[in-house]
Amino acid sequence: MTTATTERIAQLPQVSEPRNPGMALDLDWVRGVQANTSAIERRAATLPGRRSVKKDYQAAWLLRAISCIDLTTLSGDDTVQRVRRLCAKARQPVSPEILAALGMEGLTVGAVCVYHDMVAAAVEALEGSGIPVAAVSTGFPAGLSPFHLRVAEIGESVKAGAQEIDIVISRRHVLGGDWQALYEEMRAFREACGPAHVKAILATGELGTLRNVARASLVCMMAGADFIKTSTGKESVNATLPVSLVMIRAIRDYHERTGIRIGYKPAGGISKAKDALVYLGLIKDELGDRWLRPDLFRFGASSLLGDIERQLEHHVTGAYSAGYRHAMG
Ligand SMILES: O=C[C@H](O)COP(=O)(O)O
Repeated sequence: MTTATTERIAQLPQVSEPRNPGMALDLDWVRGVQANTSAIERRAATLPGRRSVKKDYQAAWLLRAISCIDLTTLSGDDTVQRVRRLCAKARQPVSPEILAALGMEGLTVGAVCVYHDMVAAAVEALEGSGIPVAAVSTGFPAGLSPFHLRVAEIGESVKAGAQEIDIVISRRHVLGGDWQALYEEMRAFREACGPAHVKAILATGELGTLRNVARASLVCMMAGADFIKTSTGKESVNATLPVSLVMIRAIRDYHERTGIRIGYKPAGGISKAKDALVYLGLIKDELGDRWLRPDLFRFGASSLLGDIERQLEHHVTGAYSAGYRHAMG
């Protein structure tokens, strides 16, 4: 790959973005939000076939995708050893030989995402790397534990060193149209996070309609979410393109009205390099290049990295390696 291509697409200088301070709940704005489901589904259906980048450009965009991965393990059988292996992978997501052949060095993923009990192990394993640990929180994945415990859980994870907190909202507030309750819940979660950035997981597969997804996105942003995230990965339907269009457009509206940029994290079921490219194309089209950086875009994924690695290896060597060689991530 030419170094110029890598530098332009895959290697990015740091830029800093002000945090979302939130705003008062504007119910007129929330209730005025609509979502034309058939138009959204039609547009989403055109996306996978539309944009296709090739060769060096594809490899550079895949490197960019890696820098935006929240490398995730959220299993009941997680162990400290597994988390350490994941963190080693987070530090060096692609083999040094492949990376050198692509004209790049120092690539890491965006964050490592774990349950609270694994935060300390991840923080220790990532020390000195600059890679943040994200903790799923607030009774993840259902969010049905007592409210004070959900708030306290956030504090515990921040104390243990998590720099990002992925909270789950109460779906019943959305399903009942209780926007005030959703706003207050999100506000409290944001406050409990302190300096840690907060991602609001909407669990869109459980919200019933795209209009609910749009309204819930807006309310969470008004209440101070730094990111909005589709799913826990545990719903029966997780990240989809229609849901992404709705959430991304809510982010665009919020930016147009407030000047504040909110991040986006599709999560759950994204496991193929070609899907990652579709998401990056969608973000580029709807929000622009500024959003294609890890401070404003993440993939929540446990197995996407393995497929991207295989594609990069193929790009460099002309051959595919077996999937088991990329078992982690
Ligand atoms: O937030 C991340 C998701 O839980 C990961 O889901 P996945 O295992 O389907 O990639």
